[in-house]
Amino acid sequence: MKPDEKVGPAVVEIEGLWTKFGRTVVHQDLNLEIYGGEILSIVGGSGTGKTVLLRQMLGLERPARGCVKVFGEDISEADADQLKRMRNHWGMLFQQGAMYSALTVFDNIALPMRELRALPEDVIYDAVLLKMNMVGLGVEHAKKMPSDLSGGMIKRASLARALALEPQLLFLDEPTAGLDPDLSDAFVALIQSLHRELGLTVVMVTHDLDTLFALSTRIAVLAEKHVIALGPTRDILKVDHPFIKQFFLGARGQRALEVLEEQEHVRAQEHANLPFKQPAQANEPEN
Ligand SMILES: Nc1ncnc2c1ncn2[C@@H]1O[C@H](COP(=O)(O)OP(=O)(O)OP(=O)(O)O)[C@@H](O)[C@H]1O
Repeated sequence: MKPDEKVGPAVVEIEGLWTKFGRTVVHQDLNLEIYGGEILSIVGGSGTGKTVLLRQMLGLERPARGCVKVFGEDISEADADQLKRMRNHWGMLFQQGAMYSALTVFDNIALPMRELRALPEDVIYDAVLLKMNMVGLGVEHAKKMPSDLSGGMIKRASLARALALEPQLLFLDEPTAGLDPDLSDAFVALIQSLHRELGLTVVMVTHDLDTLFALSTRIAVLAEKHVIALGPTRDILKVDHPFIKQFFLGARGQRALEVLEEQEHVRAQEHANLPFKQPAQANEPEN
């Protein structure tokens, strides 16, 4: 989905959020809406509260004030049972992959389905193989332990587990951290195609500009305890704020921007090269 395409209704609504740890205020009157089908990226300096904001959306932190609604339900008011039910509608990919080291790849991916206690093993078996296939992980890896997998494969297996219950909403915390540039590009392409095919809403925290520019429908910038800028990448780049200038317009930012411009140029070329369709009357013989 491109930033100018129509987005769906709000899937996440954060209103007047305050997060406090003792006397430390992390979020102060923070507002953010995330729409169905978009990839919303959260960026900000170290310690600005990006991970804590994800944890608020996952119901792992409680607001000191304000409310966080996911799929229209106030997550800060939800009890343990409601939270459990709501969590079945989203998937989470943690930074380190967070696979259970004592379980095989197969059992790691099967775990969320088994926890439902409603699906027979043969259905789970087929579903696990399907998810492995979706993320490009060969069936020969099913019986391996996480420690036998490379970093890129761990990410793929973790993504398969995050998709196990066919979520509508996917949270990604630094999805390409620790991957070399080729693996990182391949993982970005995988997220792009899954997003397109499954119509997922994605909320992502990342420091990586290539990942950010390649995937984001909109970017939310966290600074001064709230969202200081929100919009498509091009609009964010125009915002006059010290963090934005330093983050996006340094040498790394320039490189990532060049890649973005190259991608836009290729898309424009592809569009220009589409077969030209003659209007019907143009083919009629002239008198
Ligand atoms: N459980 C906690 N108890 C006390 N303080 C916490 C807790 N969790 C987070 N914090 C503090 O909240 C602030 C925001 O943390 P958070 O991890 O969200 O930052 P971040 O923006 O994700 O940073 P980074 O980019 O470095 O990962 C930090 O000052 C952190 O020390």
